[in-house]
Amino acid sequence: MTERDPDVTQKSDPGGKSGFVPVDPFELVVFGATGDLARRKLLPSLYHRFCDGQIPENSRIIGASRSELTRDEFVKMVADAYYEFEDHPDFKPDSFKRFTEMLDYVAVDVTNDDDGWNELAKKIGKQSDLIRIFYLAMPPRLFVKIAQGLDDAGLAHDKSRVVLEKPLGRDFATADEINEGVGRVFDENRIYRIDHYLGKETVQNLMVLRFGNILLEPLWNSRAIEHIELTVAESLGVEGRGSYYDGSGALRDMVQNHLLQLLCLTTMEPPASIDADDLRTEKIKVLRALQPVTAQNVKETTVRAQYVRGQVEGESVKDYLSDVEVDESKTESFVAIHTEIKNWRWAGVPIYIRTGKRMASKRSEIVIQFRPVPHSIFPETTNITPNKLVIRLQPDEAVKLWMEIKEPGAGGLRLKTLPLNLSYADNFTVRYPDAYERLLMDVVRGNLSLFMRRDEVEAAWRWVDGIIDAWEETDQRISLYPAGSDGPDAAVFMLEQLGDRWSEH
Ligand SMILES: NC(=O)C1=CN([C@@H]2O[C@H](COP(=O)(O)OP(=O)(O)OC[C@H]3O[C@@H](n4cnc5c(N)ncnc54)[C@H](OP(=O)(O)O)[C@@H]3O)[C@@H](O)[C@H]2O)C=CC1
Ligand SMILES: O=C1O[C@H](COP(=O)(O)O)[C@@H](O)[C@H](O)[C@H]1O
Repeated sequence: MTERDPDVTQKSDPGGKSGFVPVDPFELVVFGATGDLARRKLLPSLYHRFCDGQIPENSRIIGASRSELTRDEFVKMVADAYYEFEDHPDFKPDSFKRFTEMLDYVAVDVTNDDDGWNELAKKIGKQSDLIRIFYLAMPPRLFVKIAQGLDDAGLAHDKSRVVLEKPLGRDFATADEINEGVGRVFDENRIYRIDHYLGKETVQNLMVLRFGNILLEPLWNSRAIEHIELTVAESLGVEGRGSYYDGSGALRDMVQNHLLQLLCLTTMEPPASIDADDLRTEKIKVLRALQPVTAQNVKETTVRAQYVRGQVEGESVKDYLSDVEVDESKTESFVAIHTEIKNWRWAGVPIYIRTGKRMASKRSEIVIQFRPVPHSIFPETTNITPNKLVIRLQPDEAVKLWMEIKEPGAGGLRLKTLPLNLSYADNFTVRYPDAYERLLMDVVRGNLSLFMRRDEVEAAWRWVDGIIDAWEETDQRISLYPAGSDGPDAAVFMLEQLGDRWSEH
């Protein structure tokens, strides 16, 4: 299987240096254009790329959703969304007007064979030389239906691409159905399975940190590393997505995709290149080597929990059940997992993963805890603090290497732990593009490197399905944690049992 898009006319540019090199003109249909994701992320991202001169003005962006909107109403919705979701010091009315000239809208209920599809067919396809992209920002249960609708309407020619939002299904079986169904219309190398974490600056920096420096690789293994911790904590709650979230939970919403992708980039073998195939081949080896969670080990290796009311950043907030508007639920808004990668590099190194909503603050970071030195020669410090590498993904993007240093003074040799700090804010003044800006332009460029291959998504689901099955089989209890905390005591206890603890802010 080749992972190269045969129509790529521009060099892929994963390094980002030519982030502002114009892409070829394209026509993009955003299914779900009135939805939260499109309004909050996709349409503002396209506008930013347009402002930076990356999108040629003969490109077209067509919104498609159920709502009956005129083109003018859609344009107004995009403008309102921009004001609502973006700080806009650089808002330029003239460029916004030129941007909106590319916009159009079609009302289509994708579950009906109604005029919507014909209307859509009329709006696109006149210029067949344009790159054609269908972005499915819709519930995944509709993906196959849309692919089929596009095929029936003669819109999915062999030069078009489709972008699938996450989560791809809710387990291996549904992901497989989607992959099969969409695969009947689009070849694998035209399917862009998005995980917006891969578009984040600091996530891409992970690869640069690991493979652009000689220092780390000799230490990047079980001989030098004691454990690895991945935390994605959110202070926000379910934010109006209660019905989706309660059917999903933190494991499906965050771990199956974002956290496992972070884990792959942190622990994979050096790929031969950053081309899609090379990268994805290394990532899937990690997923396949993950220790399965079973009914026998699930209690010691996982914690699932829900928030109760509390204070987040000084504000009183409601409990999970009120947020999702149900009386009872076993859906987790927090999950912690202890796992291991069973291969030569990592066997024996505990991997701790945790993510949750309504935690004390927004914080995503990867902590590499190194082993202690084998012996202290300093009589005044017998317990030397082991080195620690903290890769802060958001906010306050930074890489900190905690080292031992001599405390100044004439009285003996006292050690102090201080960080070598590579802070983004201290070193760069440029605006960091939103992850979606990068990924949308990669779709146009035909660069699949930062998108997930079918086998990757399926391997991730197999592992996650194991956890869900084990929870059900053992009826594992849901712990509780106050909103605004670092999660439930059970997660602290899980690590204490192993002689470890979660790193602090
Ligand atoms: N929101 C987010 O932050 C994130 C979302 N995602 C994923 O993106 C996708 C969209 O999420 P989100 O924007 O939050 O969802 P919303 O519920 O906010 O929006 C859903 C969109 O789908 C449209 N739609 C639903 N059913 C139909 C139908 N039968 N025919 C045509 N259009 C339909 C709606 O149109 P209308 O309103 O006109 O009826 C609306 O535009 C999901 O897969 C989600 O998991 C992924 C990461 C983050
Ligand atoms: O995909 C999702 O991600 C967001 C968190 O993304 P971030 O870029 O703000 O870290 C999460 O809130 C949402 O529930 C999930 O669907």
